[in-house]
Amino acid sequence: MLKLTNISYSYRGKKALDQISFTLGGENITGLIGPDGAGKTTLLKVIAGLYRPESGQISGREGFTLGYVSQFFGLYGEMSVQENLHFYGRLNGLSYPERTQRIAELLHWTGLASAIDREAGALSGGMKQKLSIAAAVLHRPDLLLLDEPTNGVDPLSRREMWKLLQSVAEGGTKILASTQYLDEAAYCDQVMLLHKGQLLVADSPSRLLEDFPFRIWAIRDAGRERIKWMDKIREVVPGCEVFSKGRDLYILHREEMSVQRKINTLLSSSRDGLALEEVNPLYEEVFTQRFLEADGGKGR
Ligand SMILES: Nc1ncnc2c1ncn2[C@@H]1O[C@H](COP(=O)(O)OP(=O)(O)OP(=O)(O)O)[C@@H](O)[C@H]1O
Repeated sequence: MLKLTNISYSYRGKKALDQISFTLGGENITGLIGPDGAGKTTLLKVIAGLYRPESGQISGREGFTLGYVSQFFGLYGEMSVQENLHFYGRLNGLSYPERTQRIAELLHWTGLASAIDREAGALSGGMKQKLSIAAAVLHRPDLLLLDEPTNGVDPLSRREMWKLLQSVAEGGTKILASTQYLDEAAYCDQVMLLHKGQLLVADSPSRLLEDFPFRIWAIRDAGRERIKWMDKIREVVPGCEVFSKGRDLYILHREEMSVQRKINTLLSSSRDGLALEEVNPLYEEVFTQRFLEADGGKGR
């Protein structure tokens, strides 16, 4: 277990991490979720030991092994997939037979077996990322740190990437992966929400959904009059939040029955044939709400 206590870090006087405390190593997959500039990269670098925190402690480092995959491709572009893996295996002190066995296993997990002789620099973005992961877990570290492994990856490959991370976790390596895609919480056992250098919450994703204090309603296909409806709803339900996604309108409110009744009355007064339905919150809404609250305001 790695225990961080009150970790802070600044770049030339500007705080990037502010009193972060948590313990890593209990959960299989932890997602470090936050918008651009939240401090994810900085936190991963502090945990990896690349940056020295200006204050706070990290305990449990002794005998605890790490792997780290940065946002940038750090392997040798002119060497083949296989050569890269043997090279990193040697660096990590694995004997030739150990390397050969482990590399075969990782090639299978990553689906890179058909590319063993290809130059690493010529692989697709997704394959490079998988090769970086394979190289980082050759020595079976206790914890693998990944900095936005799905950044810029298409949705289908993103799912594949998380499947790969799940196999890595099943192999005994815990994962801490950062992401700015809020929906990727679904792949994690634990989620840490980072916002402007502060850890807002660390909990299981299902609990974060359950604890969401708002109820959400949708009006499907609200048509061209969306803006008019948004204003009218705000008028009849003071304190609600209304926003549109595509052609649909969403309404958030802490309270239930009276909201539903008021909006239904409003909708029935028009001939647009619009209907109100309650929907389950998505991670996107739950986390956005947390970020907005942390900013001290509401309003989307
Ligand atoms: N080398 C640097 N010098 C000065 N400020 C920096 C430096 N690196 C990061 N910062 C600032 O520190 C804060 C946290 O940055 P960090 O890169 O850790 O965030 P992030 O959540 O990883 O975002 P991103 O998704 O953009 O990488 C940001 O305000 C950023 O502008």
